[in-house]
Amino acid sequence: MSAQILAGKNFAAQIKENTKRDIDVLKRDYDIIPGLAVIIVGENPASQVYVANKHRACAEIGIYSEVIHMPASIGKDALLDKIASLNENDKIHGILVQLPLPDAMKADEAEILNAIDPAKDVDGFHPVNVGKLTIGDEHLVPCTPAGCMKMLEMAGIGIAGKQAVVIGRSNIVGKPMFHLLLARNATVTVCHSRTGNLAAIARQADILVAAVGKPNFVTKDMVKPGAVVIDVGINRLDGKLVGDVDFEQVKSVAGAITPVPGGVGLLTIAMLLSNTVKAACLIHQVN
Ligand SMILES: Nc1nc(=O)c2c([nH]1)NC[C@@H]1CN(c3ccc(C(=O)N[C@@H](CCC(=O)O)C(=O)O)cc3)C=[N+]21
Repeated sequence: MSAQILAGKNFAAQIKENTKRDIDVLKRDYDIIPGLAVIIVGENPASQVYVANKHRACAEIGIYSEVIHMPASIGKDALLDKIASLNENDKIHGILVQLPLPDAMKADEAEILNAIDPAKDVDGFHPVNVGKLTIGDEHLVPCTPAGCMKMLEMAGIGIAGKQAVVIGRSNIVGKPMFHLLLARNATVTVCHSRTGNLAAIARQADILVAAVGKPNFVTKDMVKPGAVVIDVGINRLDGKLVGDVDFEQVKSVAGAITPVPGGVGLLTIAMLLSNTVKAACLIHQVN
């Protein structure tokens, strides 16, 4: 028996189609064009590819988008000024600062994310939106975890009453994933680098989410037969893109599994588009 492969392409296409329909209504009935600004600092090649993909996805469905490229040598103050002007810009409903920031600016990350107007925070990284998520207000949810939840929902995979295990506790994936699964009545365990007996805990999962950033970390022995395995990892190994799950091994045990590439990564961008439209609706008090 082999696992059902949860291909991101079809799910992402569906989300984009729904989002485009909302955009068309906003334009036709309210004369509003949703706008996204993506700030990229420095020359990280992977970031440049992601940002170009986001820009293209916006154009495809009718979101106005601006890419603001700043040199790595830019000071924190210049970046904060740029964010302040985007906060005031009526054409812009979503603001995203691509991570990781250059090393020289890493210490300022919290201050920079804090400077984004929470109403325009389409990454869901601002402390106000993080706090809202913890109390069940899911207005602007980080795109990757939101994409994982959307995929489970669209695939008809039930969550309530299930054992869910999240491997990884980052602010952008692991922690929001915990809150989202808990809000849908899963029993959620979060594992991390200091967890003892991680394999035994992972093996209890009906839904296993791997977000550790270590290539092929999840092996067959860590997966309960029939489990749903969601691979959030994006790692480069020998020039190839691989996830956190040893796909070839695990697909023979799992009930369903997301591939890398071609899995939840594709939903990340789709959810960014959806968040931008949500932000535009809220800012203009539509719906
Ligand atoms: N402020 C901020 N927000 C982010 O959401 C953000 C970020 N910074 N920094 C980097 C990570 C990573 N990320 C991905 C987006 C799309 C794919 C994606 O489309 N993946 C495809 C193709 C990947 C490829 O071929 O390179 C796939 O998995 O099939 C992956 C990863 C967003 N991130």
